[in-house]
Amino acid sequence: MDQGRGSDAELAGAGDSSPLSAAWAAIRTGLRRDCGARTFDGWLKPAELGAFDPESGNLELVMPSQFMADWVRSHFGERLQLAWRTTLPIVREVRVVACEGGPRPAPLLILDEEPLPVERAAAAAAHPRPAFDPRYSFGSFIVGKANEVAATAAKTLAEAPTVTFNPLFLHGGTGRGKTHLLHALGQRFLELNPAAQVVMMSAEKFMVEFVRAIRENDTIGFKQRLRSADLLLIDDVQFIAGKESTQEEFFHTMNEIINAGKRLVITSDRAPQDLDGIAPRILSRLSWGLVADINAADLELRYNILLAKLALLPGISMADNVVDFLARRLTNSIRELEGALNRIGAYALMTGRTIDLAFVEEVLANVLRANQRRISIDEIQTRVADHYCIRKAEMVSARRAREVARPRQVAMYLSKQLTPKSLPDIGRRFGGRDHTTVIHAVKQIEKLRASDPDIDAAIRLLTRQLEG
Ligand SMILES: Nc1ncnc2c1ncn2[C@@H]1O[C@H](COP(=O)(O)OP(=O)(O)OP(=O)(O)O)[C@@H](O)[C@H]1O
Repeated sequence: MDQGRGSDAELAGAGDSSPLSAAWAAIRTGLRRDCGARTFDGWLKPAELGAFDPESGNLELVMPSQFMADWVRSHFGERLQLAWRTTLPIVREVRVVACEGGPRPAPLLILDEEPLPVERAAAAAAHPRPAFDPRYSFGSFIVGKANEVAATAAKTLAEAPTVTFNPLFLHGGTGRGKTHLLHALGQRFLELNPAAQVVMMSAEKFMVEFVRAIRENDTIGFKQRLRSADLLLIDDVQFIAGKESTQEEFFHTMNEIINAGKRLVITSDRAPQDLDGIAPRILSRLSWGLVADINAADLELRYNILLAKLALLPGISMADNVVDFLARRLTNSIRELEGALNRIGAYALMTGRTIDLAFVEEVLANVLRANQRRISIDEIQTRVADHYCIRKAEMVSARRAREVARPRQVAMYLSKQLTPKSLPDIGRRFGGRDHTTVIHAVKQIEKLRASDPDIDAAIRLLTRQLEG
């Protein structure tokens, strides 16, 4: 939304009655109670609400000086983050900044862990718990056909007393829930094994720490830290493609963890066979375990995820037709779905408007354009012909026998529903028929859908398949 920045700024500075201000007031009261009046008055009281970006959910808290910003960030960062997320879930990341205009500090809390500063490397040896995101649990992970193998495997690896497959390799395109499952698995494992050592790091961090360990002559410390883990979680392994010495170390780490009966989980944005630049011995080690993919969510899963996420946004309600509209139109990734919901929620809260289709189309104009359906008439003809076991050529033939005429009408109907093509265009694509034939087909199928459950079910199925 192009006017977004302008209105976002307004939203951020919204008056005392805005949900942001109300949440901030509640959070401040809680902080004062928990931290004591002295600490609160000295450090936290001067913090002011800054810009809020509804799209990303990033909120700035502004301190009067860089020094105070650094102090508040390091002492209260996580607490502030958690307080905001639980009080107003549309806020996803809190950044403490100084109003002096100095260089922007780093984000307050990076959930997938940043390389540790050198002086904290020693502390890392003592196994700090990974910064798991409490929202990423098995309970909040909605299971559907696209992810059921991955979800079941993750749960099994977290809960089973002994491991039957190892490593677990989860792969899938961006925003499909790999990191969510990784966090859920880690948290569940720790719940069941509170004394266990769990290490989670991105493959990038693995490399950074490994290189630093070499530079600082501390490779033994590095190895010990990883290899003493009872559960090692490595995110985004594709990052080490082409990085040979890192892969060498990674291979040894894998082996030791697996041979010691400890658990290893690896995620990647692609399947092992597509991981160019990863050593064959690593790939073959992966295939000893369980490789589970997370496919693109189908309509039903998108719908269920929306309902679940909606339930987590207090004060936001959405009619069924709006949820259905979003599930049908936002097909790229769950992250996109979630972003859209947060954006709608934020704008609805700020403007007090009802969330209906017009509102959603306005707020998500750009996202919806980017997701525009690209179903072609050709695809529809292929699917329908397959479904009714007739030759695709019958779609354009002149034959009027019922066994080909009805499927042809179904295909015309779906072309009208699922593509932006005009009636004359559709007619032309069905063997040069007139637009009145298309109108007749559409009416006929509409009538049949109301009276014949088989036709209705077939159309629903075909629509689902075509929409992915
Ligand atoms: N099945 C699901 N149920 C509930 N939430 C989901 C599901 N799948 C994905 N999500 C949500 O979608 C968002 C993106 O998921 P996640 O970060 O785990 O994706 P990813 O596959 O790790 O992506 P990337 O490869 O880009 O890191 C998260 O907020 C996550 O909670």
